Amino acid sequence: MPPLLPKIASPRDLDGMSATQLEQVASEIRDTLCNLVEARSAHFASNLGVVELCLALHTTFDFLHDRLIWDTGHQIYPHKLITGRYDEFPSIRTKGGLMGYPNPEESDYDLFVTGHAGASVSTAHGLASGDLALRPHENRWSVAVIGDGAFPSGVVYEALNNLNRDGKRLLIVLNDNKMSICPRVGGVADYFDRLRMNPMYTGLKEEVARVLSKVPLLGDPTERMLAQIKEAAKAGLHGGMFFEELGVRYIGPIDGHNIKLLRKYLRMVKAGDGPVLLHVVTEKGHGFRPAAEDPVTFHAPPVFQRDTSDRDRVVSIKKSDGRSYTHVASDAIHAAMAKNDRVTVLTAAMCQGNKLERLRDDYPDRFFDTGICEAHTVAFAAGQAKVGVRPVVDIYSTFLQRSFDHIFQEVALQNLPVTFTLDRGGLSGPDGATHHGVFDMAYLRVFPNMVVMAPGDAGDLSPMLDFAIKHDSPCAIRYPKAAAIEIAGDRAPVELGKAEVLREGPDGAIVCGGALLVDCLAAADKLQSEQGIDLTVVNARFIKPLDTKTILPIIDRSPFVVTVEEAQLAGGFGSAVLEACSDAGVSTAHLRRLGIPDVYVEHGDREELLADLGLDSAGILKTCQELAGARAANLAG
Ligand SMILES: Cc1ncc(C[n+]2csc(CCOP(=O)(O)OP(=O)(O)O)c2C)c(N)n1
Ligand SMILES: CC(=O)[C@@H](O)[C@H](O)COP(=O)(O)O
Ligand SMILES: [Mg+2]
Repeated sequence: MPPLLPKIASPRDLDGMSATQLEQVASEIRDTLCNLVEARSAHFASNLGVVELCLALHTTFDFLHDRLIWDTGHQIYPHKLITGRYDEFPSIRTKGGLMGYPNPEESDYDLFVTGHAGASVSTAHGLASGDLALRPHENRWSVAVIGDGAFPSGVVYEALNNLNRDGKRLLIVLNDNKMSICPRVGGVADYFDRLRMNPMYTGLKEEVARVLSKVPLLGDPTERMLAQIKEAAKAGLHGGMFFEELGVRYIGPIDGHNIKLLRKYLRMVKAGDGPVLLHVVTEKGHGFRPAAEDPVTFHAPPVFQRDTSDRDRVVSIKKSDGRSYTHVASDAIHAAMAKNDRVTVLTAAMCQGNKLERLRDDYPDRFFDTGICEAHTVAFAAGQAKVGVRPVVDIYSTFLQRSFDHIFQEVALQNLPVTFTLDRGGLSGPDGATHHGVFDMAYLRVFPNMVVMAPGDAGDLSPMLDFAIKHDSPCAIRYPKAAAIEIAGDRAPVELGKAEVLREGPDGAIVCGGALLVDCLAAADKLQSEQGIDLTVVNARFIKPLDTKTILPIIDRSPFVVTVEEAQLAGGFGSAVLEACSDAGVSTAHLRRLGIPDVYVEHGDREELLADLGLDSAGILKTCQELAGARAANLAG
């Protein structure tokens, strides 16, 4: 059979394909996904699981007219492959290449840049509401595809609460594969399990399908059938009463790998009125045995090789051997839990990413996976802290943004001793703009009572955690997605608001807020060995409270100063230094801030991105050389 997928320039090329041809396209999509992950790490099992759903949606709706939102967006690869991006697909997640998430700049089929879970029902509802207001006769449908892992997000319930207004052309497809990144948890997960027990999906499934297959799809009979389904649901034959009570018609669960069945139900929905929730059951990793058997590893696996004689078998998987900041943080939290039985650890569905499996297994009573519910997690931690527990909230910097108001009200305003460990504080790499954790310094240091730390190297992390757990106010520690490098030599103890001066020189100063310290030291070494320019280098450690006693005199006496941070310049560490100088009347005309400018940084390797921004050792060196040169020119002039 000649391949079909390379020729699909748009979903309209799927129209008129036979069931066998669509199955062939599905198989070619899976093969393309496997080929990709043999070259580089990328989201995998979630994409394998939605192939049939993607084909069924695109052959039922026209998403240049109708609207489609893939919640989170990590499962968008099949959609990209059939919406004109097949040729560019191998570039996905590389700098300058396709984004690993929806991107309206790439295609009119992508509506929002997303990467955070849970907002799809709200945005789809907004699209439906806007279309209803502006172009009511065009009858456009808005479709949100949302996973069972994302579904517990609080914002989903805020959306459900509002669907009774303007939800007439809204379809929510619940993609239930029993998995978040790890197995999904919580009462909603249990509810979905109960829904799976209903006759439509178990014993009576075939019978129901047989009866439904006899009902014509268009015209009045469809209406009658929908009415029957609704009545049946109310009678308890079908589940979904929770949704029904909110005015959302619940249909399902149905087999999400059966294209024919999916299309039948989608056509049926399209012929009626919304809001509708179609519960689709899929298998994460479907179609590639190793991924289906171990969807946690294969969520975004390291590069692997398939057996050439058995393509459904992995022969080697390249697991990284080095230690990262994440490992160091996980070990430090483990040690804190071992020492103090009041310490708990909280994750919002990122047990695997945060390397918390050992903590979960060793301290099951003090390990809390809340699901993708960051806002709840923080307020919950506040409750624990109020009664004497010492919670460690271990959340990626970017996802903690969801909790901003709870950090303010429930934690900082009450001055409760909650520790925040913010992983991926800095550029997250191939995930790109949605995942770069670059706003945290700005959004945390504004709160009175809050202590904000950024380890200069991996050796700082564990003492910072010890400090935070003993400290009677909220503390945050943010660290990057990077190898755990330790600076050699004697180190000063971590003390509240104390910076560490690592080298002293009269010719200029670098003041670093965070883990780019190693690059600052490398730049300073090179400047001294090659040009005899001798710099002071400061490891600020505390973004707040800033060690003004140490830092301001250095700024005052140095011929030039560079502040360095892997964070947004607006409101970040360098801004904090400028504020302190201004308050103390210290001149800053000779100070340059290095960090992330007022842009959203794209995806790529962290090292590449840092180099582009002048934040690697070569870039820091260059800035220092410029400032030293300018200073020399001024003196000469
Ligand atoms: C707000 C937020 N928190 C955490 C994540 C990390 N994350 C990405 S995908 C995922 C699991 C999503 O599960 P589900 O929606 O069921 O999709 P599946 O991978 O099972 O298809 C998690 C926790 C995120 N993207 N956004
Ligand atoms: C889709 C999503 O949000 C996660 O899968 C994320 O990509 C994980 O990032 P890390 O690979 O840095 O753990
Ligand atoms: Mg899932």
